[in-house]
Amino acid sequence: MIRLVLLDIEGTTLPISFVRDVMFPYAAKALPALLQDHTNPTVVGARADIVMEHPGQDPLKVCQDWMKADVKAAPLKTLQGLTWRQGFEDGTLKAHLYPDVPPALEAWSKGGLRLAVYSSGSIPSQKLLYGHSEQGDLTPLFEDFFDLSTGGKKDAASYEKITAAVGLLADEILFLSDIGAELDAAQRAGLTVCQLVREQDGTVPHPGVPQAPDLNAVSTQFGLPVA
Ligand SMILES: CSCCC(=O)C(=O)COP(=O)(O)O
Ligand SMILES: [Mg+2]
Repeated sequence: MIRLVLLDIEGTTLPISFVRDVMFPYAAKALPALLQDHTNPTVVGARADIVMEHPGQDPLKVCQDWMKADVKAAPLKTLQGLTWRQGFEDGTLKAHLYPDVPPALEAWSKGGLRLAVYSSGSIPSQKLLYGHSEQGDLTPLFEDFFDLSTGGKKDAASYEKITAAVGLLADEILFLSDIGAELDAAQRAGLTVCQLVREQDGTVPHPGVPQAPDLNAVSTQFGLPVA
C-alpha cells in the first residue's frame, strides 16, 4: 500500500521548458555578480567546491557550461537557488506547474497520503518554487524536501536514506520521475516507481517501469485518491 509519494520536479511536476527558458536564463544573468561575493559563506563554499572539481578553470564558465548541458551539480544548484530567491520573492518568477499537479497533490494529501520532494534543485529553491506557483503556496502539502545533499538521484543509496528518513517500508513509497536512471535506482532500493511521460517534455518511455502521462493517470493506476 502506498503511504508516501516522493516527487521529482523538472519534467514531472514542472515543464522542462519553464526551467530551461525562464529559470536558467534568470540564474545565468545573476550568476556573474553572485560569484563576485566573497562574504556569503554559501557562495564561498560553492565556489570552493567548483574550483576543487575543476582546478584552474573560471567558476563562472564552469557554471555556464553546466547550465548549457543541464548538469545536476550540487554547487551549481546551490548558487542557482540563491539567484532565484530574489525573482520568486519579488514576483518576477512564478512557477508554472503542470495543471494536473495542484489538484492531484491536494487530493492525495486530503486522502491521507504523505508527500515529499526529491529534486536536484536545492531545498531552498524547491520551497521557493512551490511557495510561489501560479496556483498559490503548495509548500504546506509537503512534509519533507530532499536534494543532492542526500546523494545523487541515480544512486540507490539515496533512496535507502530517504526510506530511513521517512520511516516507511521502501515499497510504501511511490517515486515519480521522468528520468529512467532515477527510476531504476529507486527500484533497486525497493521503492514503487512510475515514470511521468509528459508529451510536452518529449519524455522517452523507459523500459521496465510503469508509465503515466500525468498525475491523474498515476492516481488511477495506483489506486490513489482522485482529484
Ligand atoms: C527547484 S528545482 C529547479 C529546477 C532545477 O534546477 C533542477 O535541477 C530540477 O531537477 P529535477 O531533479 O527536479 O529533475
Ligand atoms: Mg526530473
